[in-house]
Amino acid sequence: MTTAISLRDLRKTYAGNPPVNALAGADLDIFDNEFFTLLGPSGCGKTTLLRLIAGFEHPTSGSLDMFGKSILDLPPYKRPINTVFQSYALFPHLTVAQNIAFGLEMLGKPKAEIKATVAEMVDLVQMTELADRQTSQISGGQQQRVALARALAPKPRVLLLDEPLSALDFKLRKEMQLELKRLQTETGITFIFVTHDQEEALTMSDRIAVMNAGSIRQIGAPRDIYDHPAERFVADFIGDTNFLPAEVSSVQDQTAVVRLASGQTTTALLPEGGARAGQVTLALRPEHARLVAPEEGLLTGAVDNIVYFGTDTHIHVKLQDGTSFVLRQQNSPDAQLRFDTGDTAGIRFSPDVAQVLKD
Ligand SMILES: Nc1ncnc2c1ncn2[C@@H]1O[C@H](COP(=O)(O)OP(=O)(O)OP(=O)(O)O)[C@@H](O)[C@H]1O
Repeated sequence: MTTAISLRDLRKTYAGNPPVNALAGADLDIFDNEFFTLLGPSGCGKTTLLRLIAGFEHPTSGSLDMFGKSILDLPPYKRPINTVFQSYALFPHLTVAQNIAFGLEMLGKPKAEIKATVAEMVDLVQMTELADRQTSQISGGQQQRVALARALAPKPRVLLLDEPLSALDFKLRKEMQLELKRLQTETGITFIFVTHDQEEALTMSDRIAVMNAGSIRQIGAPRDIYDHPAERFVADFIGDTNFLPAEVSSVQDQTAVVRLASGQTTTALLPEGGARAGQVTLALRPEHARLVAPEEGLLTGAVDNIVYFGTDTHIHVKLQDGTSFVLRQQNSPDAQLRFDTGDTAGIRFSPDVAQVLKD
């Protein structure tokens, strides 16, 4: 796999009193033709990292390579990178086609080439019929498509997208998620997408980097990150998680035999590079556990609350140590819930489903 963007110990400190460590030493390789997402809460440094790659900011230290060569000395316009901003920044008095052509004209491309590229781009984003309409007279979703077409028109090697869907309503957002993924696959351009929306990241990305407080906490495919969060922050930020205290009794390869607070034992997966001993915390997704008779449970407790959500039901169980455990059961005509509020129930989960956290 060819590496498109490579960072080593990349840091950005904004001057001030006190100074802000917006990026505290990031190491990352983003592959060519990858849909890569930077995911994290507000203020974690996602935009700073994107601006460093684009060249709008200069790092305090570290290296930043593109296809094996440093780009630190290149101004933004000389980097084969383009950006789609949250505000689409279209010219309202120009037509869809003129907006798409604008950047190509600035680059001094020949007229015939501009015409052909604009035709190709309006077709790519399915806006051919509206090509001659002013962008002040099209919907928000259509403006988003024009902004994308304009950014893709110069055929950058890498496209940066800073929360481009955040202004759209829920339904349109879902539609555009699929559309963005299609555009990335069709053009083969590396997309680096910034979002704080975990569902958006999980549905679109080939890989995700989860960030917190200026550092990259975990990098992996959506399923890896969701099923095997390495630490409490990642487990908590993405999806719902039960955290269970446990004690490691023995370790073999990537799994550990753990004793739960109930005294029962099971096996759990160890985090990458981390053989753990003694007291640990396990993360377990609500849909990975099921209710069983009390004597069959790895844990037992009293059913506290049952909440119906249409597609699934959430069952809250108060464990013997007083903590709350949530299970999620998918609803179907065959799935019968055999427990009522107040019942004592057992909770079971398969071996190697719980994840031992690093912290
Ligand atoms: N020009 C600047 N000067 C000083 N501090 C800054 C500057 N730009 C960003 N910061 C700070 O750096 C940190 C990271 O900001 P950044 O915009 O990269 O976060 P983010 O993850 O993109 O957040 P959001 O999701 O809210 O856009 C924040 O604490 C922010 O206040």
